[in-house]
Amino acid sequence: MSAQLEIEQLACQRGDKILFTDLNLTFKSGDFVQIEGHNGIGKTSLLRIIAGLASPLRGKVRWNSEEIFDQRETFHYDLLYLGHQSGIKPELTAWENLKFLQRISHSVQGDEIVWQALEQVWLLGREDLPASQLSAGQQKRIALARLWLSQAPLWILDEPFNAIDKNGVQVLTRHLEQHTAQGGIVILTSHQEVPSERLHKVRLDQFKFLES
Ligand SMILES: Nc1ncnc2c1ncn2[C@@H]1O[C@H](COP(=O)(O)OP(=O)(O)OP(=O)(O)O)[C@@H](O)[C@H]1O
Repeated sequence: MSAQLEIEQLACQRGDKILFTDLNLTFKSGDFVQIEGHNGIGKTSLLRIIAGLASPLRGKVRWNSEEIFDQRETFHYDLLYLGHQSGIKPELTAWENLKFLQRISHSVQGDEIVWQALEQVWLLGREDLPASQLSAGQQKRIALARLWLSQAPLWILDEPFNAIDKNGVQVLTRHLEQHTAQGGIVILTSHQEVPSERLHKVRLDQFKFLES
């Protein structure tokens, strides 16, 4: 698997404020990257733009040399985006949530992989409870279990460690390292330290728009 995400001359505006300009970055197979910067600098806005969920003020995002908006279907097939919202349905159990996600992504994988994912995120034994009866951390783990089901090469993760305990952070980090070692790309934000020597950090402050 060899893949590349290119950001060219990207600028972002939220409300009447320009957050960053002239952002040029390239992410390649094997890259494990954290977007850093203080609250409100525009990390979530950047992730949403490169996931194709928001439009930039200027600039382009290319996936394997082609603009993402010109190949929506392919790009969304190759992308797993986990945002601030967990995206899980509170009335469904962990098991039902994951089966539902498998179904809507037209996955050909069977039940076995769902059991394995539940085991990795320590939800075995709790798979039959409605998500609404689980703790915030356990609900987040249902969302994170998608990382064990996904076959997409590009993972864009906004604060994946929120509400996750120290052990969970370790397990998840090892999984992200494994994904990148196998040729995937991980781009994430995190307010807590990511325990990985593989991780490369990009500071968004250096692209901050300075009003003249
Ligand atoms: N819907 C919106 N309309 C106008 N401005 C917005 C909107 N959403 C966010 N903003 C502004 O855009 C800026 C960047 O927000 P963003 O969520 O991208 O920052 P962030 O770096 O991810 O912050 P944090 O570290 O707090 O998660 C903030 O100043 C915020 O107030």
